[in-house]
Amino acid sequence: MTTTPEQTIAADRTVRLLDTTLRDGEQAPGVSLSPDEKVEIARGLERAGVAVIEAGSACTGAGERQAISRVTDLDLDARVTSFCRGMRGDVDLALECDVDGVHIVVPASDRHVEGKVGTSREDNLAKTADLVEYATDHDLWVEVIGEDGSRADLDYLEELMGTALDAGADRTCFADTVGHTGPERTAEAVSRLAELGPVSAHTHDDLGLGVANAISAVSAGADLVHCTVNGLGERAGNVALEEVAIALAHVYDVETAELEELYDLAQRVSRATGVPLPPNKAVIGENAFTHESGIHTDGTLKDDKMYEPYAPETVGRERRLALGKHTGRAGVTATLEEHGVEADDDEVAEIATRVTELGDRGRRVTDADLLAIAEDVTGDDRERVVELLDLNATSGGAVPTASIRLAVEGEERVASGTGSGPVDAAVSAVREALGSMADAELESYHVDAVTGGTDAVVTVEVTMVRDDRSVTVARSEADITRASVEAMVDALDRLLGRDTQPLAPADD
Ligand SMILES: CC(=O)SCCNC(=O)CCNC(=O)[C@H](O)C(C)(C)COP(=O)(O)OP(=O)(O)OC[C@H]1O[C@@H](n2cnc3c(N)ncnc32)[C@H](O)[C@@H]1OP(=O)(O)O
Repeated sequence: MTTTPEQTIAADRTVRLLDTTLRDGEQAPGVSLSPDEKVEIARGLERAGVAVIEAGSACTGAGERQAISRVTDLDLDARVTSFCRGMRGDVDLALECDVDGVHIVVPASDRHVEGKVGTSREDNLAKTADLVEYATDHDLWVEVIGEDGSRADLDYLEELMGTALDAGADRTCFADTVGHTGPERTAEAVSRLAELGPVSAHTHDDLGLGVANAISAVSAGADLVHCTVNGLGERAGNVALEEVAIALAHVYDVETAELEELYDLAQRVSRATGVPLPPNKAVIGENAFTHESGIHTDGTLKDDKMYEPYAPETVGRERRLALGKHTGRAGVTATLEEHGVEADDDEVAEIATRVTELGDRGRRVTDADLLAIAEDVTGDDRERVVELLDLNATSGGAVPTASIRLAVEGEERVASGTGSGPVDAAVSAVREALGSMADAELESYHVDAVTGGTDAVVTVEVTMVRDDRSVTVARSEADITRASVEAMVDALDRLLGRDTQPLAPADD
């Protein structure tokens, strides 16, 4: 915690999160979640301790209502809600899903009142009061969101939200629907609404101000922050749950979520939505706790707080050292130690120079690259444990099959396998040939097309883990199956190479 005296959010403030990944997050173009995926994400959100889960928009259709009902059936501690437009029919559809509450979204700016919904300010007030009464009469928890609130006349927004509270709404929400405003106007609007009753904040990231506006809203009195996992959402996205949670915890000492659940949640949402985690994003990005440059690596090895604002374990992650153009001797020494390789000071300096040279050529430097360089520099010629001799894979028939020939400690082994595709089939053949020697977890598998056309060279990068030791290998080939198998076999070779116990035979 880094609080300074002028800060406006006291550590004893109660602030909760409303997650709308299943509603606003799903509105991101191309994203559609099945009922099972919504259930899995809702469970993750519950573990992360969010107060409200907006499970969808019941008005969207029967499939969406089924998905929302599956979430309400979970009987979570979190309140489960549905989005509703300003119409009774939408509230009725939400009631069909047995939700705990609704977000009634009513137009707030003149653009939305007149241009979109085609009504007048007066009519909008009357309709809002009627809808809130209708929803509360049905025992629903009600939040009224003034859509496009940041572009609304603030006097009218205040009148509209006051009307909603007078009619019985539990809370109102200031919505920067198009991510148009900044912290000052957010604070002004929220502080006016907070005078009327409990108020939430709904911010978007079109200007990259999503977190700043959410924090500003909290400092002005908001006690519920709308957000989505990984910042998914319309256009540039909603404010990211993980960013709000860590910012409030780290800067203000205000706890809103089980922080150690955040990375797991991010990965689940990424898998379900097919939206990859950007490498450079706070909390969730691959690079968030990875150090490559020599000065940072050296500093981090001396004191792990040197170049990190908080420990990666806080958000369920681990620190990683990477190799590349900017690597220095400290990083090389640490990585070699991890792999049990000894080198003297001169050798380490030479290895570091060659790693930098490899990086200069635009290459990402993997563990396997480092180990090969180290062998060359130290003259430690290692016998390979496993080597790929031959590979045949077919995907034309009903069942993709592959056969493989490996040299294992000098002996030839042949095996075949089937799988969901040629890569999967070839990997099962490798596992078949190696038996328990292949007992290593495939931690990650990435494919990148190096060139753009159908004749592209692909680079496959795998990370495999055995007995707490991990090795990353990259292989580039025109054939994706060959690149995958070579990378995997090389990784296993590296992992097995350091095993001290005798290698087990294939049929063990
Ligand atoms: C800021 C936000 O995130 S808003 C939420 C966006 N979410 C969604 O759009 C949910 C997914 N949407 C849908 O499934 C569909 O759009 C539906 C089922 C809601 C409506 O479908 P349709 O009836 O075909 O209408 P369509 O999508 O073309 O237009 C939206 C209608 O909602 C009306 N509407 C929009 N906002 C509101 C509001 N706050 N209150 C009342 N009516 C509204 C529009 O005026 C328009 O009505 P009109 O056709 O009478 O002009």
